Amino acid sequence: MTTQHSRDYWEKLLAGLRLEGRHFIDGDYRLPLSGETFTRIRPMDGRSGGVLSRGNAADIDAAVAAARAAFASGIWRQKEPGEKKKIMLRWADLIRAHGEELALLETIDVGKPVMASLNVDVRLCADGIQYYAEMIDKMYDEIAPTGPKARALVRKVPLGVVGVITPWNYPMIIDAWKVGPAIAAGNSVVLKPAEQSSLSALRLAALGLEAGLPAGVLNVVTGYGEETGKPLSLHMDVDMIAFTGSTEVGKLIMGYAAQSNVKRVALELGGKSPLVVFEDADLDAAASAVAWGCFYNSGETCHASTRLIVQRSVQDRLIEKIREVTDREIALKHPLDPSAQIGAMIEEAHLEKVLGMIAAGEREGARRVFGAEQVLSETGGYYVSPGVFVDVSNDMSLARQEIFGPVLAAIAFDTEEEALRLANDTIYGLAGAVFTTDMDRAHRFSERLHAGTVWINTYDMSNFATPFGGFKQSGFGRDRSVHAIDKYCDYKTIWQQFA
Ligand SMILES: NC(=O)c1ccc[n+]([C@@H]2O[C@H](COP(=O)([O-])OP(=O)(O)OC[C@H]3O[C@@H](n4cnc5c(N)ncnc54)[C@H](O)[C@@H]3O)[C@@H](O)[C@H]2O)c1
Repeated sequence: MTTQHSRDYWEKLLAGLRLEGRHFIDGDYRLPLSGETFTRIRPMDGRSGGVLSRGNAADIDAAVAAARAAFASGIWRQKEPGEKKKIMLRWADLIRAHGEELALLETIDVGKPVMASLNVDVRLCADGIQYYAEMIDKMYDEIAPTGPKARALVRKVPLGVVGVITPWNYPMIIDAWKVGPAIAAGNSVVLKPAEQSSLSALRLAALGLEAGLPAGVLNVVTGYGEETGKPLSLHMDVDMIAFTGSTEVGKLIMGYAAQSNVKRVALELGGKSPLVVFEDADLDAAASAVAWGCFYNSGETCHASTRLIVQRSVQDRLIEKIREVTDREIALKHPLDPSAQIGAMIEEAHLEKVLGMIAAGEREGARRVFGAEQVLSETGGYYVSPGVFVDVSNDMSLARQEIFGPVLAAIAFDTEEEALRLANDTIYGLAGAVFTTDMDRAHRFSERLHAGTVWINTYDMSNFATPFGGFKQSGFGRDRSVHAIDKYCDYKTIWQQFA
């Protein structure tokens, strides 16, 4: 159980925090070769959240060279598996030991409640590194079936240099989902965090070095997508890009890979996930799942349950219950307040975008039941209250576009076929859920829902054993689980003929 510190405690910790803004390359902090920096504005109050290096192609070249040298030397990939495992386990322990500091860094950048950063983001980051550490000495090569005159060894080998590009909504967790398996498989990594959320990535890399990761195995270059992510994706000496972010940028990255060296890509992209509620469902359970599924992290979640597809006969009752759960449980407060359940939106431009999408939805005829309004805080910062719209049809922008804010669009249906058609009528396929007490229908429906994860009578359950990723334009390749490590490996066949 984590200690519930007061806001005053977190304010003091924040005041004493030294924010590192240099790149982390070859085991050391490096000033940007570009000579340029940028200031991160903290979403919690609109004040400076640190000065960071504004990387460019030269910084990426330096990081890729360091990663390649570390890989070529074999200093990491050829280490005894038990030794590698110990180092990564130590890394996970260091992340836990520095939990409060890391939580604060995540909150400075993202504006999420510091208690959520600590209890969810830091915990899952450390658990992710540990999960892949524990796989290291449990991976075997294979012998393929052949005739008696030969033997074919099928080896799983690391790719070399992996570029990892991550978004700002769950920075530490997503870094661990990618960097963990990539490094456990023996690769070197160049991590390019989102320009909004670089602080935790820089600290994670330094803790990795402290745990014993050799210099050059994990490098971090900060900066904007066009100036750092693009040259990383186009780099001729990078073997793979593991990307999480928007579908729009994911498509660009596929193009860069094709234009350059046909590097492998894995893409975890956007979502517009349906949560379907039939009239026989437990409406209290459904209301809680909808509210938390859609509003957690201020709706800045790729698999947020943003489309409520609800049987018309129970729509009004369910919406009322969602309002009650939201009022009772989902407290929007300053992120350093330990009782906050949701905090600030990532930045002013995103706040404006979300408010613009809400206004467009109203112009198209959606009716606001409650919330979805800017909340002005005396400390400044960018806040939007959780809100619900009804009278939404599935062709309206509120139902089609990823808003990435705490905005629920409710769409009514009459028959099971109609519910299924509405649920699947989206370019995305990341997640979905069905609420019903008819288990035949639950299984029939979940089989036909076209999404990488489907929940029955719950939302957002997960653990490391379960693969996470999407169908359709939500991407391909899976994070988490033992399968994730495969995408950071190649197969190499070695034949031997016997006399
Ligand atoms: N499927 C998942 O697992 C998952 C998880 C979290 C977030 N997401 C998605 O991420 C998006 C929100 O994050 P975001 O706003 O940071 O996404 P984004 O696509 O704008 O940026 C993601 C990363 O790509 C970089 N980037 C931007 N332009 C680039 C370019 N031209 N070349 C290379 N890199 C470039 C950014 O700097 C950032 O590091 C949402 O669409 C959300 O659904 C998906």
